[in-house]
Amino acid sequence: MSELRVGVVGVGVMGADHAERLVRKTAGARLAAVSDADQARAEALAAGLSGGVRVVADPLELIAADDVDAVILASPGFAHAEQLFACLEHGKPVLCEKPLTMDAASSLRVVEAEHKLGRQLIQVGFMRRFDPEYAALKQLLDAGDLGRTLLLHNVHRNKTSTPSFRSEMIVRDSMVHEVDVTRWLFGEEITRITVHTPKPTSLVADGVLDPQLAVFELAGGAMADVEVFVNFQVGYEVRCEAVAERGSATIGLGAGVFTRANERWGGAMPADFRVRFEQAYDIEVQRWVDATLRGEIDGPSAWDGYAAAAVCEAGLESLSSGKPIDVALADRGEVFA
Ligand SMILES: NC(=O)c1ccc[n+]([C@@H]2O[C@H](COP(=O)([O-])OP(=O)(O)OC[C@H]3O[C@@H](n4cnc5c(N)ncnc54)[C@H](O)[C@@H]3O)[C@@H](O)[C@H]2O)c1
Ligand SMILES: O[C@H]1[C@H](O)[C@@H](O)[C@H](O)[C@@H](O)[C@H]1O
Repeated sequence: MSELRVGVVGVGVMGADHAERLVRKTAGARLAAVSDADQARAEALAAGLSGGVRVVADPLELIAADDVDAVILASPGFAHAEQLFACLEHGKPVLCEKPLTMDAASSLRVVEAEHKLGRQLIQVGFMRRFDPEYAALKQLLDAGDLGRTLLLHNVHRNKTSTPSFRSEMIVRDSMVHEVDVTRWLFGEEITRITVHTPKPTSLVADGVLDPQLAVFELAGGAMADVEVFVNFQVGYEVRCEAVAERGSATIGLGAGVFTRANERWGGAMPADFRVRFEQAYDIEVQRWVDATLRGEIDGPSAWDGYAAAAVCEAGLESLSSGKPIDVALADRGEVFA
């Protein structure tokens, strides 16, 4: 196979971005078909893209189609489980946007179904692993010159969120990125999570607990904290500082020019994740296409999606009880036995 024919399911904000990426920037791939619960949206997107993109009304029909070799799932999280099982059933490699599924039990069923199949078909859209700044931070920490990493401080701010973005989504849809980068940077599982809810901003609906402050405890004893604030008003900001025995390293201080003058410093801020992580999404999709053409996966696996779901599920329990909650993770050795 020299060209990967990709179908995109869900063409809202993220799916439309990926569809355009496939058409304009990705080598070795062709956007073959799109599908969305809102068919008019899929048709409008296809009409604006060159190359005869087919619109398929039923997402499950797109996944089964003979002219689709691989799938990008950018439907909402609640639709992922059924669509992932369909991808496994039809043997289609899939890049599934986070979250893998809505809870740990259904994510584990996905991991088990893929394992039963005997080959890895699922990659999860934890794109920060492909961001050059995060990759450089990982390389620096792994090199060991700073000694052992002890702490990670994370800040994750969105300019605004939609009115439907409830407290639970701040954990499951936003904080899940810090869950993944923390597991990845340390190379360890998160064993306990506490989600604190400070005074909420008055700029969202009553009852929405925004911002949130979480503490993750890792298997080896290190800790990470994260502030997630999805209605920050100012712009999109993702920062991460790793504190090690002999130094610290910070990423996300701002793309582009930072000025320091007259006792002030500053620069521009991106409006949202598509701008801040454009390079990461480009690299993620290109590496997914290249690996899929080789019959491999080259990124966060279904297990990574499941582990993140298990932490977020404990996080939701902590969000409602205010107490630290131990993460119940299946025994990896037993699952893959
Ligand atoms: N990696 C990232 O940084 C990032 C950024 C944004 C969104 N996401 C993820 O991408 C996914 C989509 O998010 P979004 O912001 O684009 O949402 P969105 O609401 O803008 O788009 C979702 C689209 O899916 C369609 N849809 C709804 N149910 C469907 C179904 N059953 N089958 C097919 N399509 C269906 C909707 O009509 C809509 O067009 C989510 O999983 C989200 O968490 C990831
Ligand atoms: O779905 C989006 C996406 O995952 C972004 O990367 C994150 O910053 C947002 O908080 C979330 O709502």
